[in-house]
Amino acid sequence: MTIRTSHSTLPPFPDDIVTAPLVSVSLAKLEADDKAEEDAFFEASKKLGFVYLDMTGSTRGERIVDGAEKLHKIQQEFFKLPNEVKEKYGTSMDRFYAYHYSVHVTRDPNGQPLRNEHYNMRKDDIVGNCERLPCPQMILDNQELLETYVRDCRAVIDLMLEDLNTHLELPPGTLGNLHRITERSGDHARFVQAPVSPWDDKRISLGEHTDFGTLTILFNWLGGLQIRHPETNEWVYVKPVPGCAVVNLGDALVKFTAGILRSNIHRVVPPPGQQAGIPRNSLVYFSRPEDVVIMKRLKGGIIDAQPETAAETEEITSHDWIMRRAHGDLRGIYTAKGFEFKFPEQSRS
Ligand SMILES: O=C(O)CCC(=O)C(=O)O
Ligand SMILES: [Fe+2]
Repeated sequence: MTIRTSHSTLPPFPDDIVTAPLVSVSLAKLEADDKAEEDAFFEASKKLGFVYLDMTGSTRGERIVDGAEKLHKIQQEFFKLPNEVKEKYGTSMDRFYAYHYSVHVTRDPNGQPLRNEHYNMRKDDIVGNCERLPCPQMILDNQELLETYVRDCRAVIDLMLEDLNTHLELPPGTLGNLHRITERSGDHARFVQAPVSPWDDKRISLGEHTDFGTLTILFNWLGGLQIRHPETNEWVYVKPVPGCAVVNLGDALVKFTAGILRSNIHRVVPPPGQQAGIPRNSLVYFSRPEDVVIMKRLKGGIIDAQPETAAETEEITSHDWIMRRAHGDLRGIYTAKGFEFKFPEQSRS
């Protein structure tokens, strides 16, 4: 069955540009414990750290795609709110789980600078693990949709963690027990909007990053996401595929596995071809280890055969690691060479 999405209402992604070699992994097959599919997911997690997760044929997957379509419309309404309303939920409320923006040199027809914007919504607020931060009424009005979406994304993440756990030959539940939905963590859902903007080398280069959590589930509708190809080192576009999420691994999994798994560098550039000229949204679910988890290599399974590295012996909790990566003194990216400090002046995921 093909899932109906709004991609077809937008100009097509060009068919003459180089795209990233993401394999497609079927959620329905992972749910059915299909060995070949689990193997394909593990191989891609080592080699590229990015896959398409094909949601078709899975009840949960199709509900996620449907939820993403609804949340896409809601985020467009959210970003239309007056700036002063959005700013009420800005960083003066919470440093991270808040509305963030940076301004462009380009201006809208009213002379206002265009904004790159995102809004982080804490999973613990959405599933009721803590007292909720203030948020716009439109978010409260869509609580049921958001909660279903978050719980479904988390269930998919749990399944993928279980498959990685098996392939890493770790004791059953090792990764899952570091990511229980009932416990406080840095997990969050993010609305993102980028205005129409010309190619800007400096801004683009500042945006290069690796995700620093565990697994990310991403929906986008226009091209613009690029990954650095691990073999050629070229930047290549990830084509949005209707009915599929893009799933990528973050630095936490690299740390836990002493480098067996890969967190690939990526960035967002203006949409290509006929898609240029349209503001671009994405909807991201970031998963992260529970706040109290110590960020270091795990013991057991095939991880024990990985060479010891002198670097990064510091013991730091997931909570502090995330805050330092987001705001503090650990800005950087993971590459084949290890952690590289980068972008001191920049605020990103
Ligand atoms: O917008 C996208 O397609 C990717 C966004 C991303 O990489 C992020 O928010 O970490
Ligand atoms: Fe990212």
